[in-house]
Amino acid sequence: MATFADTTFTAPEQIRNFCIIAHIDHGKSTLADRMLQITGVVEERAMRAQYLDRMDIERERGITIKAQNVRLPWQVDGSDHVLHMIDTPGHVDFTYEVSRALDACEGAILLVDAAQGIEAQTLANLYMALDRDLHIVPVLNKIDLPAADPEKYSAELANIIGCEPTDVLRVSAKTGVGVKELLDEVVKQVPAPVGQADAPSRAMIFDSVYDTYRGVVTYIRVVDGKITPRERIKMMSTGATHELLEVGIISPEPKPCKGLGVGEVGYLITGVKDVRQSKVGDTVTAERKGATDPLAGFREPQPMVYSGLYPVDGSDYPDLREALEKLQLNDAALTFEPETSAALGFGFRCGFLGLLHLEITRDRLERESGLDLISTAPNVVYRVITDDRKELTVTNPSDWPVGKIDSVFEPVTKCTIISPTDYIGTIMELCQGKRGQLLGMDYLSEDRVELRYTMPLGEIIFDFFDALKSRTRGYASLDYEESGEQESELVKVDILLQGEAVDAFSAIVHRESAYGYGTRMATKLRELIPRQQFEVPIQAAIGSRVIARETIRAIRKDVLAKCYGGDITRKRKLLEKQKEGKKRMKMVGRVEVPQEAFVAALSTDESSDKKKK
Ligand SMILES: Nc1nc2c(ncn2[C@@H]2O[C@H](COP(=O)(O)OP(=O)(O)OP(=O)(O)O)[C@@H](O)[C@H]2O)c(=O)[nH]1
Repeated sequence: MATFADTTFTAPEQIRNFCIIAHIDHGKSTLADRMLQITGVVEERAMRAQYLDRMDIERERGITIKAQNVRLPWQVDGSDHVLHMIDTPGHVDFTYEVSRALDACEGAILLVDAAQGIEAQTLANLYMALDRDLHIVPVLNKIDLPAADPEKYSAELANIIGCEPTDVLRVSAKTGVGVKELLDEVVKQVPAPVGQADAPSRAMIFDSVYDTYRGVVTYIRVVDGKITPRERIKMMSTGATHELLEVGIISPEPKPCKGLGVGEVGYLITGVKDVRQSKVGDTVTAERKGATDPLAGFREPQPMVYSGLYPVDGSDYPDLREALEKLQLNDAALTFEPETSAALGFGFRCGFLGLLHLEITRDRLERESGLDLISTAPNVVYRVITDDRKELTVTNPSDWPVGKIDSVFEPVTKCTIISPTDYIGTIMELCQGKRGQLLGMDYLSEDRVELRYTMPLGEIIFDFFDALKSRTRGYASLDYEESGEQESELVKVDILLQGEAVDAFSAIVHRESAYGYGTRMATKLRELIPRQQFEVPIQAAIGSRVIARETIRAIRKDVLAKCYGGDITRKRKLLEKQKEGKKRMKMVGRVEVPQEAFVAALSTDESSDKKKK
């Protein structure tokens, strides 16, 4: 078995850098595992025990090896090659990171489930790879499945890529069938990297992760020159310099090496403690005699979606801050700043790349730090021009200007939806309801169609994906990318309890949806807020104009009424119990609102879309 002990500076002609792109669950990780096994990087015996159980191993080793990049030895016709397999994050929120990972490769294996065919993320990733001139190796996976239809889907794939159906390789990542041949084809088809060995060093960061024991581990691909340990390096976007503690390759554990040359992929450890100092897309060079021009394409991750996060129990606020700070060490895209809400108390306004990013973050905070959280309705970033020509960036409904507004701009996206043809009607209806505009429609095969829409991001982030899934019984897949901004008729709807606005419920919506949002919230709150000793009007308003109203009727609740004639200790107990309950109430003006009402009112579970069904 070939090994890499001390191997450094492999000649570029021997190197092949590739990634595997696929729709979720089409078998990327399983194929990666099989490659580790077939190339002998992981022993047969260790394979079963360790590599299929990635989470455990990650925990054990304390370093994320989730195939961020793995170096595999492979011989074709008697000559040795080094394959770097680079993993790409799968989801649309992390598109920028996917694109940087693709930039580190010359080729991509496009993996498609032979029982399902092309899905939205298959296409999104394929277009991104084609944009970067990567060589595409089309592969059908799961050919062992009884439901596999390789004939149909090779034709579909060939049609999209513009190759012959016979060029589409067939594998089973599960059984290993066809994987050796696939590796041979990677060597034959994917071009070797090119770069200038004598030039000042330039390497691109395509991923960086925080490791509790070692600090930030930065994954790089060297483009020109070489990176060697014990030299100081410079991050070109900030000019910050760092000492290099270790340079290495991953095969499959991190192994220190003497350096990385042109076309090589590996990792750096500098001892920095925060991934924001080692940003994806940045160029690394040597501090002395370094390069002057960075590689193209560095972009700061920009939050697209904002939401307030509040602890259900106000005393957890310091813990929430600590948990957010900890998460930020490993997530350069997460931003947060303290905010106070009259209704929810102290919390943080957080910025996310997208809704999935929000959900993952919230989930991790709750799971890893044991916090109970309320998140306010997510909103996108609006550009508002007031009547006196001032321009504001609004990331929070409470920052919406009070005076007259000249115009409002909101971000829009280009969406791709792939679905069986049976659902075209219902998808179109849904998209139109969300202010979508049809850009085009193509048939992938007789019974499957691709629909392209432009749609405001603000409409997608609520419950669009859930609505799409439930209307198509889970068959449709969605992908979207940002695509500039458009002017829209947007208004802020306030929800008032007894004439007082509850900031947590304010939302920025399209003028046409304002009435729907207002009535929905008012009805929900009437059901959720218990009756008080006085009448409580619930109103929805745009500025001072009320657009919906509900009323909670008054009651006089005498908890002791039932205890007539009972003994005094029982009465005391009841009063104590009532006092406990009150602690969990939030006072909005004179109205007592149970914490659960906020949680329930802010959840989108009962959105209008679902109610319709
Ligand atoms: N029958 C069969 N099942 C497979 C094959 N390859 C993968 N699977 C199964 O498909 C499911 C998804 O596989 P993964 O490798 O986790 O897919 P993935 O694309 O990495 O998914 P994410 O990591 O969630 O994006 C798993 O249950 C695998 O066991 C195959 O060749 N045949």
